[in-house]
Amino acid sequence: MTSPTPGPVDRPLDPALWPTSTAVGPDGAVSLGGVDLRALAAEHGTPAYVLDEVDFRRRARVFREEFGRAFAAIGTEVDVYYAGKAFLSTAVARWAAEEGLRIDTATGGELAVALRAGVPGEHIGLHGNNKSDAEIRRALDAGVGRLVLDSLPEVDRVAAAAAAAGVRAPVMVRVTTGVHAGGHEYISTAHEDQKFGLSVAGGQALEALEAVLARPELDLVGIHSHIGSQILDPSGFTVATRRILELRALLAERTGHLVREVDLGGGYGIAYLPGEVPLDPAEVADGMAAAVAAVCAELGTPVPRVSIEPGRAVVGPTTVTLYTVGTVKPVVVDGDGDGDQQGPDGPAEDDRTFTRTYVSVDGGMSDNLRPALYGARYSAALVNRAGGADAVRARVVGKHCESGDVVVHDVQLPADVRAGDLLAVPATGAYGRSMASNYNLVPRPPVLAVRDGEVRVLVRRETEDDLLALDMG
Ligand SMILES: Cc1ncc(COP(=O)(O)O)c(C=O)c1O
Ligand SMILES: N[C@@H](CCCC[NH3+])C(=O)O
Repeated sequence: MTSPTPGPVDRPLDPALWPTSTAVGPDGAVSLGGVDLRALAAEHGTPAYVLDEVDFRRRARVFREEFGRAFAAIGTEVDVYYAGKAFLSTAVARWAAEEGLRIDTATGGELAVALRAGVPGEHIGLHGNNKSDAEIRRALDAGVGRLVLDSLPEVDRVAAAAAAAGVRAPVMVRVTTGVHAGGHEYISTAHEDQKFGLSVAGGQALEALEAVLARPELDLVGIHSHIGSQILDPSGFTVATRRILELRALLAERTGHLVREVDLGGGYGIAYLPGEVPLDPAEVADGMAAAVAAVCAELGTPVPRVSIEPGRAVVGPTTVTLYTVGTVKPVVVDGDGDGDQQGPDGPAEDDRTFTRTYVSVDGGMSDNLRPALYGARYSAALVNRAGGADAVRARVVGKHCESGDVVVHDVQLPADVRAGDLLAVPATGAYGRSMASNYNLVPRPPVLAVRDGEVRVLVRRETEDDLLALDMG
């Protein structure tokens, strides 16, 4: 049996992945926001999402300032809507609002949290490909700044709801530009085979825009495009920008109505693994502004007001999930799956047998669904002590009854990792708690904000009583 030489332990902590306040003490223990994670775990238990408030505010500000700067340079203004689907609580909505952001919601639940936070209705947008009548009514009652229409029937439904409420509903029309982005890839297609938006190439987008203009109960605020998520190659934004500005010009030519705003969506990618390079908001802002200016000049149309909807890039890197290690199990892996038979050319010809150390933690796919759902990769580090210098090739797994319940697929951890240690997985702020479940009746972890040495509970830990309270016998 051969054992691949383990690489170095995955420390020091890559600043692209960890919250800005991350610090390693002389004893190797890690603190966030001035809070020693050992003390936090002792007081609040694990698993827990630990969110760096100052980092969240900073990232929100960076989007507002960099996009504001880039679009001011082309003579227009930009509104940044924080996409609450990534993670929303009343405190987070308030922080976003205090940093000058608005809030993008996708359901009645997200809308309720934004309103409870005191965000003014006109600073909230509501999305959804299947909004209920109650959601539409609630959005109108709250005076939201925009409802983003996602289908032709919704034009009539929102118009009827606005008439009933005695208001004029501000609406955008979400269009699909044929650009589908995510990760490094994007493809241009004439026809989008997915549930969101109305096709530009297929003509439904124009049809919906004209239908909106024909309804006096609707105020057409703008055209919306969201091309995907976790985008690391910004070229898709440029293509989408051109297509929606062309659609805007075409609508103006046919109806005389020049739409005043375009929303270029969210999707800004972050780093999950050491060495990954996140999208730089300043660079994307400059690229988008240049594209808007160039296409508008070419089309002879004035530059519109612009909005964007970042979620992941604002909250993702601000948070780590803190776990306690339980069972540690070395497993001999027959890498080539041949039952460890010798090849024809002698021993070890294709022998990749090695030992993988399965490190079980007290959470898993119920607090981070992304590895199981998307094959997403994360990293992890020991945070209660430095650990020995020797490394093992580890896989961090959860406590659920699924072999796909993997938290971190492949990471070098200190060989002396043991039960009772604390492990932290960085970059879990987006789509972690917001997609968490009660699978295996596991209560969902709390979200704890750290700042200036203080811990504040944003979302409390669920209890077994919470779960039992739902069970009506
Ligand atoms: C319409 C819309 N806006 C904004 C977002 C936020 O995306 P991200 O978190 O990737 O920035 C999404 C999700 O992808 C979305 O569907
Ligand atoms: N939930 C996804 C992204 C979906 C974005 C919402 N439109 C993720 O974790 O990456």
